[in-house]
Amino acid sequence: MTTTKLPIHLQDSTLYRTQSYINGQWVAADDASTFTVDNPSTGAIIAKVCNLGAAETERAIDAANKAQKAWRARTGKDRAAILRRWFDLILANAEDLAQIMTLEQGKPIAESRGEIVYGASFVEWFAEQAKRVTGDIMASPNASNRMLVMREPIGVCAAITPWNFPNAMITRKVAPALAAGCTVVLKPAEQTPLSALALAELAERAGIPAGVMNIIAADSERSIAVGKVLCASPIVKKVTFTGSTPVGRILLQQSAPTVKKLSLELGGLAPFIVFDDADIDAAVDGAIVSKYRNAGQTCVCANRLYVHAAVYDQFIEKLAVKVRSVLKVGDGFAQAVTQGPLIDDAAVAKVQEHVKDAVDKGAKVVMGGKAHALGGRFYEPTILSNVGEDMLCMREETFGPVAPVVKFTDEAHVIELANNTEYGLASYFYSRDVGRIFRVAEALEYGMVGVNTGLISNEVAPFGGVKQSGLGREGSIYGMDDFMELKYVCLGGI
Ligand SMILES: O=CCCCC(=O)O
Repeated sequence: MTTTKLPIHLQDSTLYRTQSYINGQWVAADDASTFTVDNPSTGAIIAKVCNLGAAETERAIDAANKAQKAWRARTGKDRAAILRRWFDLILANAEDLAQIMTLEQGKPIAESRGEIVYGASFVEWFAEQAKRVTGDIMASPNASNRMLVMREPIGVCAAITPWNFPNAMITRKVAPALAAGCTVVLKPAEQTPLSALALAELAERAGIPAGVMNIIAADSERSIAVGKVLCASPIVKKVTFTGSTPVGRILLQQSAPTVKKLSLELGGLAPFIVFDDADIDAAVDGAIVSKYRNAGQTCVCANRLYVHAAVYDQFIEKLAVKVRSVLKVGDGFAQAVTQGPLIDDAAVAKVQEHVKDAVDKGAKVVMGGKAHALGGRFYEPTILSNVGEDMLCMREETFGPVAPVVKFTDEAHVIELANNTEYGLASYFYSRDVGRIFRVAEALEYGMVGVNTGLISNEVAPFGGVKQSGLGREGSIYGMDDFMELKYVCLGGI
């Protein structure tokens, strides 16, 4: 361990890891270099983390490859028991994991506690699913043949995870991979490596064997080199990534020469539609959960709010009242804070650019619209009215606490507007008309549709997008499919 005095009090300070984890060993970078991780609330440096690169990544792949044979040979029941121990340890250390998350990511401590439970739910779910891998016997068209289909682990997997959910996006990828019998090399986001390394410490304690789960932490520059090695390696059979659509496209390109399987959870531009027959109070509550969760830094956050003209003024008024009463901006550790800082200065600049562009094009600031008086990376919860389709906030993910509200009058037209994007991750609408509910849910070109709810994620749900929002599904009974191959066996001469 390279830690000295920790910036927070943990019940178990050994969870505060700054070295990477390869083949069951905690390791520094070959050149002994480190990178700094800061607290987005204060800008203070909270850790110097070992900065690994291409050579260390090759060794991690090699370790994962060597561990693969024995891990896949174990029974699903055996793997399930180990994953279950990991789940129990995550919950037993939930408070420390939440503290580490708020420190490096900035989200309010209540949200971090929620994410630890959410992240653990994937480990529990896939521990259960590990025992339920099945195959098929097909009716053969040839009387003397018998046809079997088996499911087998795909092999060594690379997982590249984002900073906005530093725990749950790891467990949603690693748990199904391990359950399926795959081994993993994980590269967490450079902004939030501490949550990943703490999870690895618990995985080691749970008895996950050396080489089965490896973690490479790296700064932004070396992360590019690490990503290239993972994509180029012929040993790595699959890459699973959550992040932006542009980076997803690069990973697809880099993986083409070795024809890898990819799961991509990419960007979104979620429409949130409120029809005139909706329960407006419920829609306001749903909008707050969907829009301001994690300060708007979530791929499934409502990005564009479309509200029917008949309820537009009422909705905006109620939304503003509620936002004022429930959202308190501040340091994630401070009492009653419900909105933390944005992750970095670039995130603040993007939000400012989107708001300025909207205002320049005629949007009206109902509330917020500027940096918070606390300064730093804090931004005021913002509502914009009089918004038009030509504004940046309607075309690109803002990834911040900005709710642009557009007026509409016609169902078919609002569906057309909602679908008029390359993205297709999450969408939401509020209505009490059962005919409309089916019509609109079927018409929306999205992988996920929330009807009369702003929160759709859990371990049972197939999470994923269509169009340029990604490939594959995570969580759910389908979540292990992406980590397995089908093998067809034909028995002749029967
Ligand atoms: O940015 C994407 C994170 C997904 C959060 C969720 O699972 O709801």
